[in-house]
Parts: sequence; structure tokens; C-alpha cells
Amino acid sequence: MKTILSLQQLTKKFGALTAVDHVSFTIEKGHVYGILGPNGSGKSTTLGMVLNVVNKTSGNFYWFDKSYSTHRALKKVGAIIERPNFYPYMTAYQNLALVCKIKEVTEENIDKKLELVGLLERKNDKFSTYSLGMKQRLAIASALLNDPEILILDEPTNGLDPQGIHQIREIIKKIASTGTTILLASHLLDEVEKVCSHVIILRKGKMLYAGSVDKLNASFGYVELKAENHEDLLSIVQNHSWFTAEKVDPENHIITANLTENIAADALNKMFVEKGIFLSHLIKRKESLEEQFLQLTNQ
Ligand SMILES: Nc1ncnc2c1ncn2[C@@H]1O[C@H](COP(=O)(O)OP(=O)(O)OP(=O)(O)O)[C@@H](O)[C@H]1O
Repeated sequence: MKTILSLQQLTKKFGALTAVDHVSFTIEKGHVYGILGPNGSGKSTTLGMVLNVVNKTSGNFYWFDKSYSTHRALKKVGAIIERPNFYPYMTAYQNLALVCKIKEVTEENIDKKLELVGLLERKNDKFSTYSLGMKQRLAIASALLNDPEILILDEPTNGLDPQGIHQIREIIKKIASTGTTILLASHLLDEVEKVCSHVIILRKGKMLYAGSVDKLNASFGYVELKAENHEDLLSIVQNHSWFTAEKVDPENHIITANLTENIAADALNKMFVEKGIFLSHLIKRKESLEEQFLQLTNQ
């Protein structure tokens, strides 16, 4: 697996405030990563440091293999970290042609990138006539002109209407399907869940989780159980490998236990019957990703 970016204990202090606090994670080629956290959790500052627009206080980051200087590496990075800003009196095509000159790449990619973001038919319209969603899509086309190894987006759907949000998310998925690595910052759990394969969760500058979205979602849930023979039921739950971290409600004797595997309710019921326990109460629940995220960020 090829490493695109590696952060090691990266830290940024603004005076007494630690905006990013010893954050370490690695971005591997071909995945879509989301940096997820509430407002002010340090997402933009993290992106700013790796893009050399914010000076780090301590720690390190490396682009590609360590032999790349940040300056050289950034030529292989496409990033949108501010509101898209183009010349309003020029057409989309003219604006992108100018970007090609600045990036020292040929103009042959322009139509292909405009098509990717659904703006080919509007390429001769002035930027000033574009909606916010179109402006954002043009910015994505612009960031892709030099076929970067990684596309970095800060809150790519902020301020857009639901249709605009949907279009941007579909474009991100399309870009990812061509093998481009993507790193996006978002405060929207739903967004990260929909488009990202991996997530880094920040809260007050500290990293709470880094890993696959599936793993975060892979808690097998928990069960609530009750039977007339409470002591026998509790003993089975305490000794069976399917259960962990059981709790008993002292009022109604309902036992709550986390599941260690994905066991269906009928299989649970069958196992208890075979051990002579007839359940009067069996509920199987799974915490949503949202509940897990809130638990992580509220702790
Ligand atoms: N230039 C600066 N000077 C002082 N404090 C700053 C500066 N930039 C950011 N901060 C502070 O650092 C913390 C992290 O901000 P940052 O913008 O990185 O968070 P964020 O997660 O991207 O949030 P948002 O989505 O609201 O931008 C915040 O408390 C913010 O006020």
C-alpha cells in the first residue's frame, strides 16, 4: 500500500489554545478519508499545516515517501480549502486555461475535467453567472487539472442546497472510483458516512478515532434479555462467548449485554431454549454510527 501522507504528533498552538493536539494518522493511496469533527475541532488547521499555509508548532508530516520536499509534493496535490475564487468576467473555460498556465500544464485536460463535474455545456458561460454549487464544481475541476494524486477538500458541501450537496457527493465518489485519493474535512457525519471509506475523528484538536468507517460501524450491537429464571439467565450470559459487559437493571431484572458477534435474534433464542431458559423479553439493538459519533465527541 502506497502512503500518500503521514502525520506524526502534529500540533498547532495559537497562543494558549492548542488547535491541533498531537495528531497522527496515515493516508494510503486509493481511499476516501474524512476528517470529521464539530466546528473548531481543528480540521482546517490540520489541512492548513499539511498544505504549508499554517506553520506547525511541533510534530511532523511527510508527503509520499520521505524523500519529497513539501514544496515538490504539493505539485501532486489538488486542494480547495477556501471559497472558490475565479475571475467573474471570464468564462469557466478561460478561468481554467489560466489555472493551466499557473500550474504549467497543457489545456488538453480542461474539457475532460469540466465533463467530470457536469459543466462542459456551461463552459463558455461567465463565472459570474454560476450558482454556488457550479462554482464549487468548477473549483473541483480546477484542482484536478494536473491529475493530482490526492484531492483535498475542506467542507465541500457547505452552503449548498440539497441538490448541490448531492451533485458534489456524486462527483467525489466518481473521482474516487478513478483511483484518486481524497481527503475531505466535514462536520457532517452523514457526509462522511456516505462518501468516505476511512474517518479521522477530531474533538478540540485531539484525535479520538482513526480507522475505517465500517469498523466504527461494526459494533455488533447489544441485547436486552429477561426470563423467569433470572439467575440462570445471568450465569449463561456471563459465561457465554457471545456476550460481554453485561448490566442488570435492578428494578425490572432486564439484562443488557453487548454482542461480540453478529448473532441473529432467533439463534439467540434457540441457544437459550436449549439451555432450558425461556425468554420473556428479547430485544436486539445496534447503535447507529451517529450514536457512536456523539458518544465519542461528547465524552
Ligand atoms: N489564525 C488563528 N488564530 C487563532 N486561533 C485560530 C486561528 N485559526 C484557527 N484558530 C482556532 O483553532 C481552533 C480550530 O479551528 P479550525 O478552523 O481548525 O477548526 P475546524 O474544525 O476546521 O472548524 P470549522 O469547521 O468551524 O472551521 C478553533 O478554536 C479556532 O478558533
